[in-house]
Amino acid sequence: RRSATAHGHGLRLPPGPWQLPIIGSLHHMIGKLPHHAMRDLARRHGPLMLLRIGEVPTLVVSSREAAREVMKTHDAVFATRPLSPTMRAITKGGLGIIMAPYGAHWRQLRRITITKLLSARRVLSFRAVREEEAAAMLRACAAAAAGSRTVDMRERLSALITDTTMRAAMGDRFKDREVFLRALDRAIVLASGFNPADLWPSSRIVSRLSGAVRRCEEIRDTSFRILDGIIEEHLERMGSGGGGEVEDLLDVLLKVQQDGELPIPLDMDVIKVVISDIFAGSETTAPTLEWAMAELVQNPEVMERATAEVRHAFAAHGSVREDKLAEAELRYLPLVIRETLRLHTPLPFLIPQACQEPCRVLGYDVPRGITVMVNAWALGRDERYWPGDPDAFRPERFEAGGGTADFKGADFELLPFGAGRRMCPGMGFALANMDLALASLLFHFDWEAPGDAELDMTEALGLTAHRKARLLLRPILRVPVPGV
Ligand code: HEM
Repeated sequence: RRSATAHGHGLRLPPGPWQLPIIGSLHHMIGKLPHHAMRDLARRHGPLMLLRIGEVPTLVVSSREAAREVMKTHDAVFATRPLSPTMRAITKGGLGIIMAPYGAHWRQLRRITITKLLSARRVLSFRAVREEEAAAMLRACAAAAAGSRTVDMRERLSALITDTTMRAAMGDRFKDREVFLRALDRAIVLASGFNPADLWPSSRIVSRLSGAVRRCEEIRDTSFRILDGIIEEHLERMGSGGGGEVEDLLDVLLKVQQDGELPIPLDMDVIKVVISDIFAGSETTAPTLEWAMAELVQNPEVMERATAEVRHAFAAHGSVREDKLAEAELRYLPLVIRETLRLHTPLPFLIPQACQEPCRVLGYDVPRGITVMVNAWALGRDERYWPGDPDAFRPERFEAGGGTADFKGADFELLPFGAGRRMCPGMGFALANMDLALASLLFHFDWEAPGDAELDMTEALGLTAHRKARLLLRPILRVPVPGV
């Protein structure tokens, strides 16, 4: 506590745990996942806590009131992103939307994203893509059911989301697809880890020894090269007047570029980073679905109710169709998804923000330039907001008489998609994928875990709070899968 105020030159800085030279507060996190360690520290030091992660001063936000101050009251002050050296390398200085500094470039991209790339109408235009990919997943599950085999849910759900995203973003007819996906995965691992280059950004020696920035640049160049080829194909196709049945997101961006009506011309490198952002954003969807299936299998009463609802709604159709999904107005399944996002917030600290000018939050001074992390995972499991059983998977808590909190950015105890001006613009895209996938899996199959042991629900360290153990489940066919 003292060290925080002593360096504050008379400012009233937020309290925090004691720090060591060089490593700062890192020793408080040893042996724990960072969001767990921060929750435990916040219980001692309060909802607004100042730490040093390596040499990076960081403010950790852990209460509903503090989150509201940062994401609503002072939204504009905190609307920029800190750029770590690895992120700077991958995004070529924050060229895309996710890591763009707050300003005219981000505002323009945000407008394009909201109105053209991820609008409700655009999401709807990919309905056939989603249905085809869901059908492919169901066929694989039916084959496993016929052979009494288990399904590796991570592999299946990742394939579903990657293939859907790939087709929506730029079609699937290109070579080097696997190289591109591997490059993206490696970039995410490098930039999301606690790597030395990001912990001590001012040290050239550390940067050189770690090599992470160089590797990120190489990865970016590889994915840029592949994207160059894909862009060329798209331009040729557009030039010859041909196109796919559905306009993909790259088509949309290239058209916006060619229209030439933007105040800031859309550079090709910007387009490449935006397309990569769409993939990075989608990395959150498959882990959420995997958690949802694990929680459902662990909680048979919830599984039974969700399954009964879906089977009742689609009995007459023989399969889940997306247009009927909207008409069916399922009530319970969306709560299952909401409860999954509460307990297993895919980005436990959201995406870091940075303070653009000195500001006062809950009576404390927050200095300019500080990195801000909202511990959304801790908010989602806080006894104060989820009384009685915050760790239990109970979608009923959102029904009449229970809480009404939703994840649309107005309830600061439930923030899986963030809030304020940097809130996730991909929510509709993600929910469309999750609703269809989950409803389809429950409609056609019963699911059980092999063996009697409880599922291991441990989380792994990474960009997203994914399961450590792979989820292997046995499907039992209940309603025939069309075409099988
Ligand atoms: C379960 C799925 C998803 C979750 C939980 C999620 C969560 C988030 C969060 C927490 C943020 C930061 C919000 C903030 O700073 O307040 C974010 C930003 C973003 N997300 Fe998502 N996301 C998901 C899916 C997607 C998908 C599918 C896409 C794209 C197709 C996407 C695209 C983006 C973009 C572009 C941003 C940056 C917005 C900006 O900085 O202005 N997300 N997301």
